[in-house]
Amino acid sequence: MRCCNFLPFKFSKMCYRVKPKFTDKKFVEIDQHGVKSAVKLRKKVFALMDYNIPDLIENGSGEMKSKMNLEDSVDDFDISLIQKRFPSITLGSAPQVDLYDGTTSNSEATIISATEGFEQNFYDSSEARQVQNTLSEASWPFDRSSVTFSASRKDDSFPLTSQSEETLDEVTREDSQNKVGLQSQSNLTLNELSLDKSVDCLLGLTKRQYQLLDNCGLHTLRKLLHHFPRSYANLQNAHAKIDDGQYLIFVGEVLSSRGVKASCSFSFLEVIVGCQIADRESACENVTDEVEQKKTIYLHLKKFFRGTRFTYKPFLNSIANKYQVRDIACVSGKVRTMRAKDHYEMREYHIDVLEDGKDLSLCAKERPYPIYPSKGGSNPTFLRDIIARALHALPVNVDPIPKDIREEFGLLSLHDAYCGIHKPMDISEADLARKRLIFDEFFYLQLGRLFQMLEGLGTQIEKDGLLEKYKRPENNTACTEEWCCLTKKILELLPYTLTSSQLQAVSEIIWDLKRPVPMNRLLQGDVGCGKTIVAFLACMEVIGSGYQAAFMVPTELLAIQHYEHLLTLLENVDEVKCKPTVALLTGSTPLKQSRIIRKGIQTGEISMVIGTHSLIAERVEFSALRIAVVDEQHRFGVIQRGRFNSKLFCTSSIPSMEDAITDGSSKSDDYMAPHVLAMSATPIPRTLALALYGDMSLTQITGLPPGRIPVQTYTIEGNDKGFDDVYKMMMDELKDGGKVYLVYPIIELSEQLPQLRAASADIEVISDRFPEYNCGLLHGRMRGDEKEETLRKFRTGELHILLATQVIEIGVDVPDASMMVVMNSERFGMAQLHQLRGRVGRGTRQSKCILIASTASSLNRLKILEQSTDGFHLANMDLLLRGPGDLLGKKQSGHLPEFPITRLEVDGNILQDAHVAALKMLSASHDLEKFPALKLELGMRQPLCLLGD
Ligand SMILES: Nc1ncnc2c1ncn2[C@@H]1O[C@H](COP(=O)(O)OP(=O)(O)OP(=O)(O)O)[C@@H](O)[C@H]1O
Repeated sequence: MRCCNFLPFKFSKMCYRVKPKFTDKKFVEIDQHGVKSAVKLRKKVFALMDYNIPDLIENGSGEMKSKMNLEDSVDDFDISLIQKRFPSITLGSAPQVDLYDGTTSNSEATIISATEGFEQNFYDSSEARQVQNTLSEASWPFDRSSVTFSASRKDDSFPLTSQSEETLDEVTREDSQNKVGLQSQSNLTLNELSLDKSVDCLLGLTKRQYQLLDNCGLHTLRKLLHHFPRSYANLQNAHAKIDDGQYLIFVGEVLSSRGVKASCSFSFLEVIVGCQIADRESACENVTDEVEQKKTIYLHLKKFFRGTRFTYKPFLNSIANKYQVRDIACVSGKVRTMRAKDHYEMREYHIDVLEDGKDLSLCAKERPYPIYPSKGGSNPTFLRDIIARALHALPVNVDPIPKDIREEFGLLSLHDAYCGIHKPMDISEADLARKRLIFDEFFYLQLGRLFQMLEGLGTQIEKDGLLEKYKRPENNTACTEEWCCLTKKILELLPYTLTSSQLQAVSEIIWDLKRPVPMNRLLQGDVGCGKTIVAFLACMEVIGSGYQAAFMVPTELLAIQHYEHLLTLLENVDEVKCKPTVALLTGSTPLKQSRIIRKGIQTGEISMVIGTHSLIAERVEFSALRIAVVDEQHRFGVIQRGRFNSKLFCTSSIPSMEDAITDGSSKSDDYMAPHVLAMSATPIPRTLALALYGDMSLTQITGLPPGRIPVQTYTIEGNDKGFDDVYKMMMDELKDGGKVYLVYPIIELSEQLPQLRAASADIEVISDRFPEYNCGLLHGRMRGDEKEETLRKFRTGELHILLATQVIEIGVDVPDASMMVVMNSERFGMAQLHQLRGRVGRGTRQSKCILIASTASSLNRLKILEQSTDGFHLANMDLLLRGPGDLLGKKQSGHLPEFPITRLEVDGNILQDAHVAALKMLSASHDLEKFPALKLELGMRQPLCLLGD
C-alpha cells in the first residue's frame, strides 16, 4: 500500500477507535514510514482523538516529552496549596438554575437567597472585588482600541491585563460619569448609541459566522444582545466525583496551550489544565489514612475554528500564547468525561487566568453560567462567544435613558445590564440586569403610547393636561352635582343604590367625557358587579348633552338583554324633557327595520343604539356619536374597537336634542373621535391590562352589590357516585324552587372525544331523570330567535333546567337561577369557569356551582375555584399557571406586545415604574426633542404604526 494512502487509512481507524493506548504504537509506525509530514499528521491525530497526555509523558518517547514540555510542569505544580485557599471546594453536583423555570417568583427568590447564603459563608465580597481576570478568550479578534469598558460595573467581566488597558478603563470611568445624564444627552453622538449596527462590525467575524447569524435573525448588535440566556447553571466547585454534563468550576495550572492546524480549513486551540481535587475513591479504600488523598485531573479545553484564515501560524500562535504553561487559571463550564481516566473535555467553557498576588478567593464563588437557547440551528457555545464579542464592541454610553432617571428608579446602565445578563458575576447581578431590561420593555411601550397620544393633540395646554391626568388619576372624577339632569334622574329612579365603587367609576368616566380629548378607558369588574348600569349612566350623560351613544356587545342574546334592561329603566323617565330614543340593531334585525334604524341614527332621531358587530358596519353613520361602549371588549379585535374612531361626528348636536345641550362645548368639539369605554367582565391583572391597553385609563369596580351571597363551589369527580350525588343536589334545588344550568363543553357527542358529555345528547337523559321538571336546550348553532325564546322561557320559569354550552358564559342575567353544574369542567379555563359561575348567585338566593371533573387528577386545579370567588385573584392565579397567552386567548394575546424577558405575572411593579418614568420624560419634553437618543431608540423599538389601532 502506498504510504499516502496507508496513513490516512490508519489514522482514520485510530480516530474511530479512540484508544489512547495505541497512540504510541501508531506513532512509531508513522515514524518508521519516514514520512516527512509525520509531525503534521501527529497533530491531526491529536486533534481528532481524545489522547492522553500523561500516558504519553509516562510511556512515550523522550522526544515526545521534550516536545510537550510538560514533565516539569506536572512535578512543580502543587495544586493542593491553591486548593487550601478555596475552602468552598466542597460541593459536588449542582442542579441547573433556571432563570424562568418556576411559575412564581419564588424560584428566583430561592436562587438569590441561596447564592447570598453561599457568599456569606465563603468569602468576603470586598476582597473578591479586587481580583482581576484576564482577557476573555473570545476577545482575541477584536480591535482592542475600539473596546471600552464600563466603570460603573462593579466587577468587570472582561477585565484587562495590561497597564494601558487599565488606563483606558480609568478614562472610560470618567467619561461615563461625565457624559451620561439628562442634560448631556445631546452631546452623545447618535451613532454611538445605535445598537442597530450590523453584526459585521464585530471584528474577526468570518463570512460563515456572519451568514449563520444572519440566518438566525441575529443581524444586529441589538438582536444579538437580546438573545438572552435561557437559564444559568449554578457553577459548583469540583469535588471528587465529576459527572458528565455537570457545570463545574476549577482552579488549576495550565499544562499546555497549543493552536493546531488540523486541515487546510480547520484548526483548534487546546489548553490543558491540571487540577488537584480530593480523591474520594482511594480515601475510601484506605480509611485509616488521615491525610486527605488528592488526585490530579486533566481538563482539555477545546475550541474549534473553521476557515483557512484560522489555520495560519501567526493566528494559531497568538491564541496559544494567551495561556502560558504554569499560569494559574480558573476554568468554568460543562465537563465531559473522556475515555482516559481523570481526563475531561470542556468545549463549552470560560477561562480566566489569575494574576500573581491577587486574591484567588473570587474563583471559589458560585458563578452563574449563562446557558443560551439555540437559535436557527446555531449552537449555544457559538452564540455565547459571539455575544461575548458583541459585549466588547458595545460602547459604554449606549444608554438612551438619562442618568438621573436611572438613579431614581435604581437601574443599571444599559451597558452594565447587557454585561450583567450575559456575564453575571452572581445571580443578584443577573437579577439587576434583568430588572433593567424589563424596565426597558415596559418603558418604551408606555413612552410610545403616550408619545403617540400627545402627538394627536394640538396645544401645549392639552398635552400638559393629558400628562397631568395620567399622573394623578385619583383627582380625575366629576362629582354627582356635575352630572347632567338625565343621568341624575336615572340614578334617582334606579331600584337600588349604586355601590361606592360603582359611583366612583361613573364619576371617573363622566370626568373624562367632559374633556376635549377622546376617552379611551377600560372598565373592569368581577362578574355581576354591575358594570352595565355604570356604562348606561355614561351613555345617558352623553345623550343628556345632546349627543349619541352606541353600545356594542358580542352576542345577540346580550344585546337583547341590555336593550330590554335599558327600556325598563327608561320607562319611568317622564319628567325629563327629551326621553332618549333607544334602538336595537343586530344581524337578525329585519332589513326594512334596520334601514329605518340606520336612518334614525343618521338623522339623530335615535340617540342610543345597542347592537352587535353590525354597529361598526360602514353603512351605519352616526349624526353625533360621542361615546362607544364595547362590552366584553376582549371578544372584539383591536381593529374592530378602533372602527368607532372612524365614526367622527360632523354636526355638533342632534336636532331633536338641541334643547338638552348643557355644557356648551359642542361647537369646539366638532369632528372629534368618540370616547371609547371598553368593558371587561374577565378580570385581568392590572399589569396585564396596562401592558395590553397601555394607552387606556383603567377603572375598576372592586366590590359586588350588597346582599350577594357568595356562590358555594364544589368539585366532584365525574364517576357514577359523583353523578348520583349531583343529581340528588339538583333535585333538592328544584324542589326548593330553584333553576338549574347544566353546562356542556360540546353540543353533539364526538367520536374523537368520547369522554366528553354533549348538551343535545344529554337532554333525554336529564328529562328522564327529572320527569316533573321542564328542560330546555341552548347552544350556538340555534337561530337567534330560538335562543332568545329559550332564554325567555328559562327566565320566566317555564323551563326549570337549561342545558347549555358556553353561549351563556357572557352576560346572561337570570337573577333567580341558583345552581350550575359544569360537565367536564377541566376543559374550561379558570377565568371561563369563573365567568360561567357568575351566571348564578346574581339574586338574593344562596347558589351552588358544581364542577365535575373527568378525572381525579384534574380536580386540583379546579379546587382553586372552590377556595376563591374573587375574579382578580383567580385571574392572577390563571396568569401564573398558564401565562398571558393562554389567559387572554388567541385573539387578544395576539395584541399583547412581545416581552422577550418580562414575565407579566411577576414583574408588574416594574411596569408601574416605567409608566412614571415615561410620564416624566414626556413632561420634560413633549416631543422628546430634548432626548434625541431616546427618540431614536423609541423609533427603533416601537415602529409607531404597531402601537395604535
Ligand atoms: N348596586 C347594585 N345593587 C344591587 N343590584 C345591582 C347593583 N348594581 C347592579 N345590580 C344588579 O346586579 C345584576 C348584575 O349586574 P350587571 O349585569 O350589570 O353585572 P355585570 O358586571 O355586567 O356582570 P357580567 O359581567 O356578568 O355581565 C343585575 O341584575 C343588576 O340589576
